[in-house]
Amino acid sequence: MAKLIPVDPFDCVVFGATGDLALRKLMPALYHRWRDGQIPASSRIVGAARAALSADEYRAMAREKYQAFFPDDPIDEKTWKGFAERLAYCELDAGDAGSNWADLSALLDPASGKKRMFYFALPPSIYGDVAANIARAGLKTPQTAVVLEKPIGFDLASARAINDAVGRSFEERQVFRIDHYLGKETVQNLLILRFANAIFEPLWNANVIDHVQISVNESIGAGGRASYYDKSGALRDMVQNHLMQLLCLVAMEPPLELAADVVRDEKIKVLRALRPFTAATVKENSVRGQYRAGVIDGRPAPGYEEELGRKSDTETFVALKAHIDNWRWAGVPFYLRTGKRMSARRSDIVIQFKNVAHSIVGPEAGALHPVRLVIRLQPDEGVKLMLMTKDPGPGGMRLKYVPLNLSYAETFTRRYPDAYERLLMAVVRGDLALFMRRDEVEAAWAWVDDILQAWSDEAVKLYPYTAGSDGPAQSAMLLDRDGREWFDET
Ligand SMILES: NC(=O)C1=CN([C@@H]2O[C@H](COP(=O)(O)OP(=O)(O)OC[C@H]3O[C@@H](n4cnc5c(N)ncnc54)[C@H](OP(=O)(O)O)[C@@H]3O)[C@@H](O)[C@H]2O)C=CC1
Ligand SMILES: O=C1O[C@H](COP(=O)(O)O)[C@@H](O)[C@H](O)[C@H]1O
Repeated sequence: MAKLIPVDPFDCVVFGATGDLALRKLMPALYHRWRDGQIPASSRIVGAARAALSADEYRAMAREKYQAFFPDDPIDEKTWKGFAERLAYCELDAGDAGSNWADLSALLDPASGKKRMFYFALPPSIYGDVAANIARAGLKTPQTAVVLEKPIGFDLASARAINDAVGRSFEERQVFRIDHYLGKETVQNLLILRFANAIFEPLWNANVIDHVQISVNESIGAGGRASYYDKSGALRDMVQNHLMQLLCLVAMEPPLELAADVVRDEKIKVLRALRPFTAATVKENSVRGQYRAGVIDGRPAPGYEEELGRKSDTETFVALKAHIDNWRWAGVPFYLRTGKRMSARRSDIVIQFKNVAHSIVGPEAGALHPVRLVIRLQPDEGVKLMLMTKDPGPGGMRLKYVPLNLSYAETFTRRYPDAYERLLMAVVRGDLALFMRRDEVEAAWAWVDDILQAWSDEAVKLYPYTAGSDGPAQSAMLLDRDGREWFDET
């Protein structure tokens, strides 16, 4: 067992405790940290929502959902009992100042020095009111953190309004804006890979790199979240946050250290250097798609409009060709792609290097491929360096393209915390490095707003794709026009 980073005892309130996020991700994450012995015994966890439930009913709900979401991870009775003893429930309308705030207060430790975390697993439209209500109810201490889920807003204006509203009650150092991709093991490893290995940094620039691909493909559809998703679409739901954060980590300058503002200062420079999309450039550099009925893993999958129950112009797929206008990345395209109901759940960052300037072997030796560094975020986490080698044997100088392969499953056998487990503990430690600062969120929205505006001005088409495919054909064409192709190897 790896050494655990100790955390101080804390009180954690999860608003929206009966919702999907709380029951599928947050309660299991807290249970896992308890099971691993990282949560001190004097900590308290309070689920809060409007439903009238007793604490026992809520514990039963959390347990039942845990079993449903983790069928291969049977609950250990003694461990669950210890966790459940720390878990309480408060019936509360968090958006209403007149609600049962006194009841919530009674469930919290009055010691003002204890860490306090309020997690907003709520509709973002009420974040400002909830923050004000916490303060008004006297629950804010200097040790308090508020954790805001994405999406922070719907566009730049609404993001600013939310940030302003929360900022009236809490200082920026107390606001933890979650992007759960920043908590993923392989995403964090990207920093170590880049900055703890001397071989990469000298090559990490436009002199040697041909292009970068960032793909986050999902096999699930919008499903039960279709009514939320339809107001959002793939650009707002995935690109504005997860893909842009990944892009920042790939493209930023080396930070001096991993201190929060040092890393965030480097990320914001990347966001500000992103070339804006305009009406003149948007058609050539972006693709919108929406899935139609198809087959995934041998099973029929409905189309998006069937799931939603009505016609829709919302994109469930987006591909973009982006440019970072700075010295390091001049002329290097960053191709971003994300979609639902794709052929497989697969997220990769691919750094494709330029091909050799001259081949020392003739065409009979086989195709000469460029070196690729492939960082697989999920599933099958790993890092592959795809290289040319000589195919061994009597066939003379035959070329073979093979991976140097670091598979997490084979190399690291112990279970490691998932993104939410890691991020929740980072909140308790007060480590903001893995959370988005206000200016980052707003800079990302400013870039996305330009794309949305250009899509609307130019009436950019929505191309259909079959569920279980790799997106619309236009996505392949986006790269094909540049003599490139998506890396879609499993
Ligand atoms: N689900 C996911 O995988 C992800 C979700 N998110 C974000 O997390 C947030 C929650 O999402 P999700 O759990 O899916 O949403 P759900 O609709 O499943 O749950 C929302 C929760 O909020 C509660 N709620 C709504 N209004 C209030 C209120 N005024 N006061 C107190 N509680 C309230 C609801 O319970 P009740 O009505 O009983 O009060 C319910 O518990 C959203 O911002 C979403 O965008 C972000 C990333 C992933
Ligand atoms: O934030 C979101 O992320 C999920 C994908 O997360 P992952 O960790 O399973 O890759 C996505 O399905 C959802 O639409 C989006 O809101």
